[in-house]
Amino acid sequence: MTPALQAVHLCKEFRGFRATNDVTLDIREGEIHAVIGPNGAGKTTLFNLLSGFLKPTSGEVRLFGERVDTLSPQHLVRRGLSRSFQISSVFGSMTVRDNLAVALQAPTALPHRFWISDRALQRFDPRIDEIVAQVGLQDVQHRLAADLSHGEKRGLEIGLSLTQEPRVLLLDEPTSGMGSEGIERVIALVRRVAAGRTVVMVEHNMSVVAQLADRITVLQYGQVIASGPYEQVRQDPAVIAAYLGHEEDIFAEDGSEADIAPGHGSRA
Ligand SMILES: Nc1ncnc2c1ncn2[C@@H]1O[C@H](COP(=O)(O)OP(=O)(O)OP(=O)(O)O)[C@@H](O)[C@H]1O
Repeated sequence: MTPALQAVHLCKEFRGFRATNDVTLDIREGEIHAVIGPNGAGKTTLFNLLSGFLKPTSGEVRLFGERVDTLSPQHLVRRGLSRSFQISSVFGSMTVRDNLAVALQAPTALPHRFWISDRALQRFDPRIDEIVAQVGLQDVQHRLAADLSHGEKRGLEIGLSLTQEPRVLLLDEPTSGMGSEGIERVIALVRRVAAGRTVVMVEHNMSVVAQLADRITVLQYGQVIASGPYEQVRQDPAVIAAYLGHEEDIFAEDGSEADIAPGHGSRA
């Protein structure tokens, strides 16, 4: 089967420095795929390349078999790939529902105005109901976004991405900055939104990765050093060496000390 998303010999240089170095990677349709690696390994750069925010120095990105690395992020959204950012794109002074309504009306013929009539926006109500349920925000759907908890806000950000009906959803550190309650909430949320679509996520919390990811790709110095299911990757000598000094914590059996962000030291 054609992979949902592919990197093919992907390279990105910044003034001669290869942040992404010959990355070849297949994301299978319908899977949750985690990209992990020590700080500075090139995860964000790879995400920027996959989502059209950076153009590769060489190599290709393919979405459902078609080359897309020449397309803008907006064009990629239209092809079915969306990215949810850590940085909030939420309007704090609007309710959860109104945030979703604005996002839903954006690609339609309705004029881009904040004084759109309630009647015009009502047509989005059924879809808003669905998204609110998917991201678990029923109880706070009439609350101002500014008053949401950290975890609820993350839910709304992912909900905003869902308004674009992505077939492939890229999540950038979905649990960052969260306590255990928020993390549990996001794990459940990612499971729900992954139903019927492909999810790729950068995630530092290994316990989250273990619970969610069907497969994992490990980056170091811009290169793929391992790829496969969690149990296989956690025993890979190259991966253990990449996280040297941290391995017991990173791949803790009970996930108790699994939140890691080790530095990678200097390049050999
Ligand atoms: N615009 C840029 N110009 C120059 N160097 C860059 C640029 N963006 C990233 N880099 C370098 O590329 C390398 C990979 O960075 P990147 O942010 O992709 O890593 P990362 O794995 O996401 O790190 P972290 O876990 O700390 O977020 C780093 O050495 C970084 O300094």
